[in-house]
Amino acid sequence: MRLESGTSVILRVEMDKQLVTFGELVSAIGQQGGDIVAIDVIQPGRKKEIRDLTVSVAEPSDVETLSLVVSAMKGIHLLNVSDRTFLMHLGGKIQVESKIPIKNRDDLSRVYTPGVANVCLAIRDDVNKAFTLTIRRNTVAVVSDGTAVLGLGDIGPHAAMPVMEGKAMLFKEFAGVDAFPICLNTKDTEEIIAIVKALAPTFGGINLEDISSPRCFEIERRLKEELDIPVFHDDQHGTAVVLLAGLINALKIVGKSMSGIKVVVNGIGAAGIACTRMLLAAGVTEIIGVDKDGAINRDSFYENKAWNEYAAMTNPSNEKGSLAEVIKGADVFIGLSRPKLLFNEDVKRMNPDPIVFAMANPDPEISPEEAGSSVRVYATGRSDYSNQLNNVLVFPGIFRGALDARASTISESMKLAAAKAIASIVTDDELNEEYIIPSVFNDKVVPAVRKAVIQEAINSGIARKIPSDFRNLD
Ligand SMILES: NC(=O)c1ccc[n+]([C@@H]2O[C@H](COP(=O)([O-])OP(=O)(O)OC[C@H]3O[C@@H](n4cnc5c(N)ncnc54)[C@H](O)[C@@H]3O)[C@@H](O)[C@H]2O)c1
Ligand SMILES: O=C(O)C[C@H](O)C(=O)O
Ligand SMILES: [Mg+2]
Repeated sequence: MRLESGTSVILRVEMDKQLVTFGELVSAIGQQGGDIVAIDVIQPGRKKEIRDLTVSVAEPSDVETLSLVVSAMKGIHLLNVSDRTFLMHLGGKIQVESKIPIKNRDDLSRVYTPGVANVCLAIRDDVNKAFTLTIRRNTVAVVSDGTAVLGLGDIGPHAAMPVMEGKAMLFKEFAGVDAFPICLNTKDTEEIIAIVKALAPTFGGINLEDISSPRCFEIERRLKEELDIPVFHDDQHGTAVVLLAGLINALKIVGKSMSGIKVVVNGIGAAGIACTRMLLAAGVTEIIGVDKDGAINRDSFYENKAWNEYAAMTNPSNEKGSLAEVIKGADVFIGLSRPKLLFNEDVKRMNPDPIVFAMANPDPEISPEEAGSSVRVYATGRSDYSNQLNNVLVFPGIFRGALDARASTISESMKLAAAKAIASIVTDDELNEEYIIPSVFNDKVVPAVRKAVIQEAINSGIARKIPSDFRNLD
């Protein structure tokens, strides 16, 4: 199931050709489990030569052993070891570029003063023109406070930036949406609401990201109420959409129906609660939520208000106990918590043909090795295993559609339509245990999600503009 190795480093080595051959170096690296994927000659020479070797290894800890072995070789001087992932982050991953060159005074007087003033006045007189005459038409803010970054928890706004820059890249690469990362140095709900509201004139949409629960619910609810542009908490709704898409297809494989399954959701935070709501809307009736203290039930009182509401809408037989206890007889496990919380013996207590969606990032609740052959359909949020259930399949297309239709919000029916659109990309002929969800690189995904979202926005009167490809369609 694993598609590629976990870590890739570049070793810069100086070789004394009289003392060592390149073949000896390659074989020493191979013996340590390193896979050379690229070679660059940096400084050629008859006696000494400097080369960069890009090497993949299974685990980050293998890098140290590999470096020790290589530097101990006679005739080899290990000059530097650089992690390719860190190299990609040098200076950040995105930049702002002008669409028009400024080559002369005439250009200058149009893009800036005095010409720009007339454009400003046109927008002052009709604020809707901001959507045609500024970046607002195509720009989304990716806003985080760094409190629930992937499954890493509260790592703060500075440390959250690489993820938010990454999300901005995904918006651009997959859907042509210009997205800007904004990491806020506050955890205060009211302050976050006020800041995002004040930022709104610049943006056509707000993507909230990695804001921990339960604050994320109030922040999103208020912003949705108070802004007339789409506000979408990706970890809630992007995740719920991709999860439903994956489950629609996984259930076809095992021949079970939404109304007949028992689902255990582990991690009742932003993603866990939104996924549960989506599953209830899709017809699942038996859902048991588990968090740190076990199954969420109606005999307990929770300080987290969201959990009392959760208890009221789930767990029909009011089961109590740990994950290991309530997993018994479950058909589906959905992990939206932390790494390594589910074990092979738990999976063995599930009903036949268990479906396990271990979606914690970067490391899932159960690894494919641990799940082994006990699981019928296995999926994670990662890109290096098959069946990647990640909200990247959702937010680019959802915002592409919402921006193109100038939607005022993203509704439940738009999300449901998006889930069905993603699921339908995998045809019945293609569907199998290792392929329940299209790849992020499948170029049908964004157009299909966009189309479904626009159609739903038009049908429900949320669209404030009919995109040209939707005009005159009967
Ligand atoms: N694959 C995807 O597309 C995707 C999308 C969103 C979130 N996620 C992952 O889901 C996880 C949760 O994200 P979130 O945004 O909901 O964060 P969150 O902080 O809102 O929720 C996390 C929840 O997990 C609970 N938890 C912690 N330890 C636990 C344990 N031992 N047992 C049970 N529950 C435990 C927390 O109490 C909290 O309620 C993260 O790992 C994140 O990477 C994946
Ligand atoms: O960022 C991701 O890869 C998915 C999700 O938004 C998460 O927080 O884990
Ligand atoms: Mg996230």
